Amino acid sequence: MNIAIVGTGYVGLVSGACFAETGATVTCVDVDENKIEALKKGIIPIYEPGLDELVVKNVRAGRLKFSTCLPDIINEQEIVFTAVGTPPDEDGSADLKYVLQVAKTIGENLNRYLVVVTKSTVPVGTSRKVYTAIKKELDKRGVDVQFDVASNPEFLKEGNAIKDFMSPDRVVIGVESERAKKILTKLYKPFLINNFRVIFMDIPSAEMTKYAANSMLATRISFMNDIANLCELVGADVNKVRAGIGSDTRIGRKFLYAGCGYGGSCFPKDVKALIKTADDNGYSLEVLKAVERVNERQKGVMFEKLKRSFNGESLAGKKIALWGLAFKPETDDMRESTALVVMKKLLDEGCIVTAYDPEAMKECKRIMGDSIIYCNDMYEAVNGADALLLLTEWKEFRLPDWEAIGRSMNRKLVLDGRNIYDKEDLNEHGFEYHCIGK
Ligand SMILES: NC(=O)C1=CN([C@@H]2O[C@H](COP(=O)(O)OP(=O)(O)OC[C@H]3O[C@@H](n4cnc5c(N)ncnc54)[C@H](O)[C@@H]3O)[C@@H](O)[C@H]2O)C=CC1
Ligand SMILES: O=C(O)[C@H]1O[C@H](OP(=O)(O)OP(=O)(O)OC[C@H]2O[C@@H](n3ccc(=O)[nH]c3=O)[C@H](O)[C@@H]2O)[C@H](O)[C@@H](O)[C@@H]1O
Repeated sequence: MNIAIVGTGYVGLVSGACFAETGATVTCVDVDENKIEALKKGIIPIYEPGLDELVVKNVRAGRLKFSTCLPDIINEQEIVFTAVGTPPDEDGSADLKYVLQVAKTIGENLNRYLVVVTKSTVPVGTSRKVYTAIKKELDKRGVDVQFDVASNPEFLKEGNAIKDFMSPDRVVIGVESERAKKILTKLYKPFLINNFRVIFMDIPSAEMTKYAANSMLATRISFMNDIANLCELVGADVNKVRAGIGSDTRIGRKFLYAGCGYGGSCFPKDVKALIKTADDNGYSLEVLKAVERVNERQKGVMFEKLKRSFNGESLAGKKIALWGLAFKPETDDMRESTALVVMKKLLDEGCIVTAYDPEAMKECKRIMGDSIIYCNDMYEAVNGADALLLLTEWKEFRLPDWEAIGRSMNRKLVLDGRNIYDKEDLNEHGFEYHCIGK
């Protein structure tokens, strides 16, 4: 089976490598020539565990190829996926210009039947727009070619992307023809032990499912962050509350971790886009609006705690160490990361900021320039520091040498934004310790 994936970002590259694993011949296409040149040389532009090996293996086997020219390869494909970015527009809506650019290119070049699948996260009605854009170009050329559009939103998580893709909880596919359904069933069969995990539906429902899923997950997190803040005020422990409610199978254990706010390229953007879709339709999504507000507030909680630890004293000139910059562990992605908010507040206050992250240092430097001090390891970051703020729960931060840290810090103060440390343990080592929700 020949398939092309247009947009070789996170999703495009992971899907391309995973589809190639099944024996399909996959061409990943991107307009970014540097990225494609690098990929051809085996240089992977993102950090994702297991991705390098998978890409190199499938390139060597001749099943994974890279191109900058969709027109050159389009008529060799059975399926073309669009996995380009859909960044937020100024008003919060999803910007569809890249998706519609790809549709236009398809219409300008298509000469045989094709299934055009949107994998990017797009609002309800986008597949219709894709259909219209392709048809318009075909009509201009006076070409009568059959094609189908379909929606196949992606649910993978960064840091666990290969596993999520290879063994998904479910695959959601919106179709409007039996022909497209048959082709997509064949494509996904190798990933699924039982077919029940492919959920076929109409296209608008598939498009909405993606936003509803991310919004539900974001809602759980903001809900738990709200509860955590209340726990602090009334003397309860959010970790115990989480265990207490998560054991109810109707609630479930996952995505109930309170912390210093959610980030990433998707939750913030998708929550905003769904709110905008609703507003455009004359309906106000009150729950989601609160989810967003709570998250914005939560991103400021670490700074507030720091201020309180210094009894409102000015933080100017204080040296503050940050452990973790990425929006979550196992990624170098800093989009909408809480660290960005914290760094800005600390710099505005006149602090000296030192930082260490196992993978996101380069990305941080690209965004923040030389406004902060980049350290070679976690211990260098805390040297002479007046406080340590843990913002991303990388595994290597879990069991540090507190004795050594205590000796090198100026003040033994730890603020844990992900609740990974034990208060008693830290207190025994002579640290003042604050976390979220207890
Ligand atoms: N990053 C993630 O974990 C997930 C992302 N998604 C969704 O998937 C979509 C893609 O996300 P990412 O992979 O993170 O995007 P990204 O921003 O990392 O990559 C997008 C790529 O598309 C390329 N591109 C733009 N216009 C193009 C065109 N006309 N032709 C060819 N290539 C073009 C860009 O050069 C870029 O390399 C978004 O809609 C996102 O919401 C869905 C699930 C997970
Ligand atoms: O649409 C997308 O792009 C993806 O968005 C999320 O995946 P991702 O953003 O990679 O990361 P998550 O693991 O969901 O974490 C998002 C944020 O929520 C935070 N989080 C997560 C879980 C939790 O219990 N508490 C919490 O604060 C994380 O620290 C992180 O900042 C979804 O989990 C994926 O299913 C979806 O495909």
